[in-house]
Amino acid sequence: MATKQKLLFVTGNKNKLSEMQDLLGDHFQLDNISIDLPEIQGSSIEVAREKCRKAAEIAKGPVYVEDSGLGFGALNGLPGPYIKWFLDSVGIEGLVKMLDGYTDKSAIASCTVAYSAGPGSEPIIFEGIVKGSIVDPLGSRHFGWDPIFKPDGYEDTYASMDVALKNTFSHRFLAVSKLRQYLEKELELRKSLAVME
Ligand SMILES: O=P(O)(O)OP(=O)(O)OP(=O)(O)OC[C@H]1O[C@@H](n2cnc3c(O)ncnc32)[C@H](O)[C@@H]1O
Ligand SMILES: [Mg+2]
Repeated sequence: MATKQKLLFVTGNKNKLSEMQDLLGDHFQLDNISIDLPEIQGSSIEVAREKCRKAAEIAKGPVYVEDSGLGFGALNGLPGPYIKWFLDSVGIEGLVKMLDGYTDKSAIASCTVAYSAGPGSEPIIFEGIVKGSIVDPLGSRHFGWDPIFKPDGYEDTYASMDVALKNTFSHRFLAVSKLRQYLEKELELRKSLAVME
């Protein structure tokens, strides 16, 4: 059997790691450094890019990170990349209450993956978004805001559906599919260059 390409994912979030394992484990041997990297203030892309630069320096080699967000239509996309701090301070019930005065309950779940070939190598960005709405909590509470995000086209929240189903269309699936495509092309290129040498 061919050995799997190694891929280093830096995250302090075990739920992300578990989903990544399901999304990439077939072709890649996913290694993990568990650090809660410092996060700057900025757009999801800026946050992910900076996390990735830092992660590549720490790992001294190829690495990827991701930053996830949940933005409310009624609040022009906020909290977005700051959702973690809102979740930590007001909880999922508090997030639902934030939209009490609004009829617009729309929300966008985003995953911004950043990959760097190593220290000093500019991170490449891959994004995935899923449109949905904010609803009363439904389902298991083990992963972040999953219980209150109902993706468009589904009757369930992320938390009340099987994770195997979430992984077929989620914001993370969409971003990771682009990373996978990129890495597979890069591998092909390296193989063809090796033949030419
Ligand atoms: O170390 P990192 O990778 O940064 O892990 P983190 O937990 O700090 O993650 P983020 O900075 O990306 O913050 C995103 C927040 O949203 C939560 N989250 C991320 N992906 C999610 C998903 O698919 N479903 C529900 N909640 C999610 C996560 O638990 C955080 O509270
Ligand atoms: Mg974080």
